[in-house]
Amino acid sequence: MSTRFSFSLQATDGRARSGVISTPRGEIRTPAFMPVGTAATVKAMMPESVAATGADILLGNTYHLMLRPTAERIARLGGLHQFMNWQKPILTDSGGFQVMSLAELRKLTEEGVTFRSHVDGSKHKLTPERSMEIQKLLGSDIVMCFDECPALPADHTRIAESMRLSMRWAQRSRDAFGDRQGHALFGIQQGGDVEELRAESAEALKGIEFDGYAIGGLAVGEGQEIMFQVLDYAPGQLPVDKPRYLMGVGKPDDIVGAVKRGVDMMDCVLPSRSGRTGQAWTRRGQVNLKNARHADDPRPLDEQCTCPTCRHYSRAYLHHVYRAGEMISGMLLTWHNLHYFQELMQGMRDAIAAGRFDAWEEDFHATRDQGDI
Ligand SMILES: CNc1nc2c(CC[C@H]3O[C@@H](OC)[C@@H]4OC(C)(C)O[C@@H]43)c3nc(N)[nH]c(=O)c3cc2[nH]1
Ligand SMILES: [Zn+2]
Repeated sequence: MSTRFSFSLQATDGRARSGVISTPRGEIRTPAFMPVGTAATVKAMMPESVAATGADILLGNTYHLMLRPTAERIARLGGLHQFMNWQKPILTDSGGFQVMSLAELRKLTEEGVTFRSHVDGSKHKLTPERSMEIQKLLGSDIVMCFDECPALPADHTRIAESMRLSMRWAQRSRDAFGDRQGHALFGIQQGGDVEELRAESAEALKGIEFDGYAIGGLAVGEGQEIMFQVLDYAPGQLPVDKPRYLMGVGKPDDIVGAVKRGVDMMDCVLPSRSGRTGQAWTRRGQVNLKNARHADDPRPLDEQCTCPTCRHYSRAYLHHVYRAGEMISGMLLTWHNLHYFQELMQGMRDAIAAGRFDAWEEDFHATRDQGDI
């Protein structure tokens, strides 16, 4: 087992690339999709089921876990891997994004952010130093810098000031992270949809030096067209030999477009969240199990899918248990959705390695009927 963190690029096809991130807790095949385990659980899934879908790494979160059950309690209990029974790599987000989107009575200063918990109203403070301390207590393998992510649309001045604050916080995160062998610290590029601000952010982060680089500040309401416009230049502004992580993305066609433009890692709540609302994602598009037309349909969600849901259950059953509000509905649809997202990633990894990404992408778009199927 390697004692260090390293990234090896194995193949490129256009701007798309495939590789392997080695960590002391195991390898991460890229391009990678990371299921979201916000409160120390991938909702509706046992950890062994998450592993069975093909996930090499999952996400935890500073904001949620510092409020409940607290990072100190998780540390006393052996750390997040032990606590949630997941022995593979864990990446934790630094909390800034969630404070701005979830907490109440937030106050942002140069020092950090003070806020009241959305759980019980208690007062808290997050700074780069405290975020590093929390992620160390959790024991996460990949730590994210503490940053500020402005909502789009925003004016040039707001985006510039926010990015420069995040770069000062990136330096403080690096200084507080220290020299943790085998653990990685990722910088987060900001700069909204302004190319020269993105370039300034990338130069600042390269000057500090990180084990990987996230593209932050996207998937915040700008829409796919603007996101792809930014992804036409942002990955290339970052070091070619380090992993590039696009935060919070996305729908299957967002993911394919991001991999095509050089992204190596992504996370999104979509497959798990939509699994709990009766929505299934398949190679032929979305299926809404609420729809009464499934009531007598004996076919599986997807005839070609090898997941347990598609192997053993009919659409009629999935429709019934959703309508009846049974817990197994969220379990079966989440499992299928996570399996499908991982199958998408495996398809792209294989296609890039074989130099046929364009053909694979063409088939991906051709197979997808629009709307409900
Ligand atoms: C959905 N769009 C989106 N998410 C973003 C994130 C958070 C990503 C985290 O939020 C959750 O996804 C909503 C995921 O579950 C947990 C575990 C909470 O962590 C993941 C970001 N995080 C930081 N630090 N900086 C950013 O600029 C940023 C931009 C994002 N855009
Ligand atoms: Zn399936």
